[in-house]
Amino acid sequence: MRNSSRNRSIGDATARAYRRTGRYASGMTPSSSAGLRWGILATGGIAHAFAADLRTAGLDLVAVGSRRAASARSFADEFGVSRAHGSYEELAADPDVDIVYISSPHPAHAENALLMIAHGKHVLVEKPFTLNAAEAAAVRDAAADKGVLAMEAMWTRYLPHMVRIREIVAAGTLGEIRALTADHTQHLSDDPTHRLNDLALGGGALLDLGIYPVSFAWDILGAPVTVSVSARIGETGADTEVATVFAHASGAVSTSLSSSRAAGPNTAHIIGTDARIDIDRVWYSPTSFRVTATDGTVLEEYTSEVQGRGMQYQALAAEELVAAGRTDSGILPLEESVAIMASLDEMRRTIGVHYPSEDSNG
Ligand SMILES: NC(=O)C1=CN([C@@H]2O[C@H](COP(=O)(O)OP(=O)(O)OC[C@H]3O[C@@H](n4cnc5c(N)ncnc54)[C@H](OP(=O)(O)O)[C@@H]3O)[C@@H](O)[C@H]2O)C=CC1
Ligand SMILES: O=C1OC[C@@H](O)[C@H](O)[C@H]1O
Repeated sequence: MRNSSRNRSIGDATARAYRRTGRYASGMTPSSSAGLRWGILATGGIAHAFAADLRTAGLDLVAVGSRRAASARSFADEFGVSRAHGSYEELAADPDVDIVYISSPHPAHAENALLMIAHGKHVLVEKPFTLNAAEAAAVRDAAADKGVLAMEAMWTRYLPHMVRIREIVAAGTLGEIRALTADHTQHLSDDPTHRLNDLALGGGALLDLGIYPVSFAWDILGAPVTVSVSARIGETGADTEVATVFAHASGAVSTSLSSSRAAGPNTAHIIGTDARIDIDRVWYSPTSFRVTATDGTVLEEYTSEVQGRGMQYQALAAEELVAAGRTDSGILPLEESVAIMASLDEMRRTIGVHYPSEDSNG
């Protein structure tokens, strides 16, 4: 079982606010904020959701960059953003941007993050952090050289219910954790040109969806010591269903399922010798959970009061980290993002999923 000795100091002020109330207050004000000026790179689906959540949290979104000036303009108009840049390079050169949220498709994450880091900007990079471990290490090293914050936008880890779950686990309420299971299964597009299916855009269920339960297992149980994986490969060569089985150093086992073509329960469960936690659907976004003792007694019922989609919590954590002069998240350290990418690389080798852009660096 993961223990409390691991450095969890990020956002520790934020985490203390959670601890006092079991959740953030509706205002979600971080106890220390750097007052960062945010830029958004790319204007796709998730960029819209993130911009809305930045607004919900009252954070300062000042610029957007797109490959096309018209997209940047329209996004800027929609969210009242003052500066619309018609290229990522222009966004990088904007001296009045402190931190950039990278929301391009996975194969572009490393290149886009490196561009921003080279201009001295902090980066919050969408999941998966990069396409593979080599790219993740390059971003980690560049951020360290420049002394800027680089953080994987695995937003789930920053959500109030996950903060509370880590506290319950650390307190030993579950006894010895023996098993964990979670799924991320959705019926999404079968269009071969959609980024989920196109290998040139990093297509595949594992990197897009499976990364959530995989990262969750690492969060609660630490790095796996053995990894097994099976997959169904779709028409384009991208994985559509993936099942993983991990064994962890404590002796616990964990399983995950991901699918981009079939919608499952999207629940998660942590099972210990004294009690279990059942996280309701959709477990990786703001939701409720119960802690139930082995004899059936309900020890805790947690309900979520998050406003918006919940992506603001990772942004609030970034604000706190920068305010504290930190360049790495204690909730998801860069070293762990790199190690998770390495494990995903190994799983992809096993199931035979290779991305064209890896021909030179992979
Ligand atoms: N945290 C979460 O819940 C979610 C995270 N994600 C992650 O966010 C990233 C983006 O996903 P999503 O927003 O769904 O993707 P979209 O396809 O909706 O948007 C991606 C954007 O990236 C830019 N882009 C840069 N290069 C390319 C390219 N070669 N082809 C297409 N678009 C390109 C475009 O913006 P422009 O034209 O403005 O430059 C485009 O709009 C993924 O890595 C994904 O894993 C996605 C969904 C949910
Ligand atoms: O991160 C994600 O979570 C929600 C999914 O719908 C999306 O494809 C994925 O990128």
